[in-house]
Amino acid sequence: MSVDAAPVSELPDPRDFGLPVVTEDDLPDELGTLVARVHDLVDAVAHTEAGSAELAQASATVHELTERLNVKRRDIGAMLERPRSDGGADYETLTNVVSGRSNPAAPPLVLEHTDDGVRARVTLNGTYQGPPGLAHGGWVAAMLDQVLGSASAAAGMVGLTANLDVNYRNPTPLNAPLELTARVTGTERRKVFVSAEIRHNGEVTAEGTAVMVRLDVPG
Ligand SMILES: CCCCCCCCCCCCCC(=O)SCCNC(=O)CCNC(=O)[C@H](O)C(C)(C)COP(=O)(O)OP(=O)(O)OC[C@H]1O[C@@H](n2cnc3c(N)ncnc32)[C@H](O)[C@@H]1OP(=O)(O)O
Repeated sequence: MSVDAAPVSELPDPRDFGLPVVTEDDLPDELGTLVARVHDLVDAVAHTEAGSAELAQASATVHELTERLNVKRRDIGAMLERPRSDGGADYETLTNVVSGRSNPAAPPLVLEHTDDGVRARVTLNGTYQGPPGLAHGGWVAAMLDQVLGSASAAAGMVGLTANLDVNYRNPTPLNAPLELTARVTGTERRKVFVSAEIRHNGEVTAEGTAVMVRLDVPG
């Protein structure tokens, strides 16, 4: 495989794609608390055995909250800019469904850069259930897709997934710590080849490879 799409040192600036950018200072601590509480709320709703009076009251309360929060909505596509230790900036989609800081639907996935790519730690609650007691395969694929994309971005090559292959080696458990790792394995013109795994207790539950196609900055 030829290597003629060398990593660039700077990620493209989302503003060049017309995307709104926010910084961590723009995000009140209370948003993080609300996101965590709504994340727990979804799990509670999915599993509650409360009676009809309690459910009716909860519905009214949630509806009222939804109306209040909808009064001031952020534009779709907002990117969160985070300073890097080398003076550059990292960007992540604020409402990304797998890892977005402001998205209560996202599992609490904590992602960090490693020497050869990225690592993420996450525990999926019962909201992510597919087969009884196990993680849904679509979410397993979604988490792999995310760390594959993040590994490409961490190497300075932001792209879209053109192809994703997933092998489910063992069931991925709920309510148990999972580790995801991903790295770039090669490049060819705009194509970035990446591979990733999910492990529980050191055992691989799923592995994936992807072809990301690097985005060209408009103009
Ligand atoms: C801005 C800062 C943002 C920071 C965010 C960071 C975090 C990001 C984390 C994100 C994580 C979440 C990730 C997500 O959720 S990404 C969301 C899911 N993915 C998409 O929606 C992508 C939809 N597809 C497309 O838009 C286009 O098809 C793309 C852009 C992919 C290519 O269309 P484009 O017109 O641009 O390119 P091209 O056709 O000239 O092809 C170029 C090269 O690619 C090769 N090729 C094409 N297709 C395939 C294929 N299926 N298998 C293998 N190879 C393929 C092709 O042969 C050629 O190779 P070569 O001829 O050079 O050999």
